[in-house]
Amino acid sequence: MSIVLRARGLRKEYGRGSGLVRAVDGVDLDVAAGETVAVMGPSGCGKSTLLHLLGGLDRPSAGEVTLNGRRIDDVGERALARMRRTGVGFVFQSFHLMEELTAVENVELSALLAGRSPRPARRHAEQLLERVGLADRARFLPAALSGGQRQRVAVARALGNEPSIVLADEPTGNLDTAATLDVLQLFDSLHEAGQTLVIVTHDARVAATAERMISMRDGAFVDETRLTGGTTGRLGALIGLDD
Ligand SMILES: Nc1ncnc2c1ncn2[C@@H]1O[C@H](COP(=O)(O)OP(=O)(O)OP(=O)(O)O)[C@@H](O)[C@H]1O
Repeated sequence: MSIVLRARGLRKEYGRGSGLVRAVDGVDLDVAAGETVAVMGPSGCGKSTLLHLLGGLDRPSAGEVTLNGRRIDDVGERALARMRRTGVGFVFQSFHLMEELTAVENVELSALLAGRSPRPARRHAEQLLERVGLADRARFLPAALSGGQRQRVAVARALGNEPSIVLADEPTGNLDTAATLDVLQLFDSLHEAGQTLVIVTHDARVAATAERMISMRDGAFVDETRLTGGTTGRLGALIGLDD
């Protein structure tokens, strides 16, 4: 079993003295190639901080993060940025699309930044938009798209650099039920295609669509469940979920 992402003794502290916050407090994690892992916990338990550490968007106070066998916590800024651009795809709650770029340009940018030349980058971006069901919206600006469509563009963008791992931070947090199901189905299809995926969410129903669900409290992992029965069946159980 090859491990794509590994964390050991991961900690992140903010502030000091009586204001000290241990946002992430000693996390160990192995994510195997092709696995979908959900980390679930209440607001403020440290999920976003953890995801930022795992993707090299932030530096830990202590501990190690390894992506494809290479440490990312102790490399210089430029090397870290390169690893992010080429190895990690991010999906955020609030989409973070470039508003002045069209859907296809948003996706293309990620491929360009990873080193593809312009023509292949555009072709790849168009294929990805087709994969997320938005080929007919390729030339739309984000403002002309629904929340669910924007998040699907964001997923396509996350795949633009053909990342080793996709890290999703509360990806359905701004979506209604129908769009939530769309995005979860999309993640399921990525999983079927072998994509490694980590999703953090406060929503137990969303977490329950993963193969492995880890519960987080006060910066630490407190429980882990391996879920069986196939994601499609679990997604089916979500149909009819209330907002
Ligand atoms: N830059 C910061 N400076 C100080 N404290 C911070 C900072 N970022 C996060 N924290 C604190 O760290 C803790 C964990 O925050 P984090 O955003 O990771 O939680 P979360 O589980 O993602 O919450 P939510 O679901 O509400 O987004 C919180 O107590 C938060 O206030």
